[in-house]
Amino acid sequence: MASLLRLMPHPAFRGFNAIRCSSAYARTTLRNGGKTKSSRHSLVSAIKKGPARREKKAESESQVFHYGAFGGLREVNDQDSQKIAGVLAKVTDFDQLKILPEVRHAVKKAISSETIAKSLDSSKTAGEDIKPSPVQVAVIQKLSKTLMNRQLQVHMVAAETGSGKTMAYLVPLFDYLKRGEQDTPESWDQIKDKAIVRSVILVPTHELVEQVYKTVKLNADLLGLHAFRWNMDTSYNDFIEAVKARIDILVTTPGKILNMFKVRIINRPERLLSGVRFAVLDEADTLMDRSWLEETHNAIKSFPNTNHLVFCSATIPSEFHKTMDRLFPTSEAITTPKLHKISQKIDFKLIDASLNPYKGSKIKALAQALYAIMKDGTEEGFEKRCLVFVNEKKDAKKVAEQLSERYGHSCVSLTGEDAISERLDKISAFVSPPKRLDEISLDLPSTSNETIAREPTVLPNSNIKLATPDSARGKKSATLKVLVTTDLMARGLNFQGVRNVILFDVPKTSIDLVHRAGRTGRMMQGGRVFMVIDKKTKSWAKAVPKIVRNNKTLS
Ligand SMILES: Nc1ncnc2c1ncn2[C@@H]1O[C@H](COP(=O)(O)OP(=O)(O)OP(=O)(O)O)[C@@H](O)[C@H]1O
Repeated sequence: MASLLRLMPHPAFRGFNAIRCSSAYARTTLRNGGKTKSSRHSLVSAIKKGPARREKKAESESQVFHYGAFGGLREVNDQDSQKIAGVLAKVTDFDQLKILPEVRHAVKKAISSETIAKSLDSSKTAGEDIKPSPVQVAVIQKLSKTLMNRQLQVHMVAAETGSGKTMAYLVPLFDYLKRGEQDTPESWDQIKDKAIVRSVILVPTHELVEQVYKTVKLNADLLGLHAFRWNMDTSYNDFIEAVKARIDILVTTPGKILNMFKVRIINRPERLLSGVRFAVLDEADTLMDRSWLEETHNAIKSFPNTNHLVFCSATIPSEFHKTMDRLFPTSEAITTPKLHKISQKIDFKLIDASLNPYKGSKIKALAQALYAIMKDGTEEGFEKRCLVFVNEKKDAKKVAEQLSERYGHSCVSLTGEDAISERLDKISAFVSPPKRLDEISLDLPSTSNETIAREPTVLPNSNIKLATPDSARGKKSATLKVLVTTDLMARGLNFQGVRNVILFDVPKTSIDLVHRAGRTGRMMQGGRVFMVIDKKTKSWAKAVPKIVRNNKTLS
């Protein structure tokens, strides 16, 4: 902790005269038996503002659900949301945003080849019907106003899970790099053949290095930019060879940046990194939490000439907000109206393991739910995948073993203890789009144990009602792959087309709930989240399905 306390704002970030995130909305809340009381301070200010304001505040407060004893999410600033809603009502097309034509063309093409959104019109040429998502409109519109200004600009971007945040920060980044080449040809001539890195994207895990790099590379090839990823397989020599020909976008982890300074083979790393003008921290709430902060902050400090520093995340935990206020007091927030809400496209259901026939056995309830999902007739013709989240890493292996050995489910477990190559291998079947059953050889699990009811597939005594159409009965069409994992895999990963998530344990905080549920229902696609509850589960957990249905914000 002592070392954390010593962290001060980066010298380059002090005294920069940008607008601060408003703290007027910072509210101290006292939690008492699940109910929230406003602190004296906010009560006094509410009285000062008079009855009309008080009513408005009460109304907006009722839209917020305080999850558990330590929800952890910062309350959303209503004024910011309303301002953004106004922009979103007017801007609906990439053509309305200030982006270089070649960048606009490339990103639309890249999105159309990668997106999971199914509403695309096949009669149109690639990218023609692609529209920007709300966070893309908000970020591109805001950053484009001062994109090429020379002074440091710090932004904190936050929007709901699966809303297209990667492209939201990539579009301004590509635009910045291409404009740099075109606007000042003399300076470009001087650097184009130099060994430099022009921009960096930092992420917390190697899985995310792979995922983000894939998207970056697709666009970079269309734009003639040099992209490079530095992950666990990359040698220092690979990096040296790549940087000789200029790296326009480097995707890596903070640890890899700091390693450059620890080895002799990389000559003057500070010179290579002095060219970094645009830096992005994806999954910033993780990268700036206690366990990462020192490393991340030191990595940022090695980019002393940055013009743009973008912190991007799906949630703004209160702790993260405080850290940003302390280290980057000039940062401006860009958020969307749906921040900290679970997508209404997600069907959120509870499985009560305390009822018969589970009699308090959560594993039995889970096995039955998986069986029901496998046989429910949805995703017909495709291999189904389901993610199961547990709170503790020690439980992941145990749960997966029980599901495979006792109940015959096709299961793998994954935690931070697995080697990185093993982790990448295990998630590959889940992060890629679903396979057609006629394209894979079927090796069906037996699901032979008598504890799993064969028919019907409705979960008894739970509020899950999964239909079993005739077409699904007895057919070989039912396969289900299950990944049992922890919060490690809940951040940022784009599990393409995974329609089912089961929360085997009730998440401890609203932050965990938002991230885990957000692995499905991405980019407004449908998905189902089942949360297993039992006698020990607190009443607030039972309220979550209603909170999702009523579109309430979590705090
Ligand atoms: N404008 C768009 N139209 C349609 N699909 C899009 C668009 N932009 C991005 N996508 C697709 O949406 C999916 C989710 O995008 P992305 O992974 O960037 O979400 P995210 O907001 O970063 O999620 P998370 O919070 O979980 O990190 C991807 O498959 C991506 O290709």
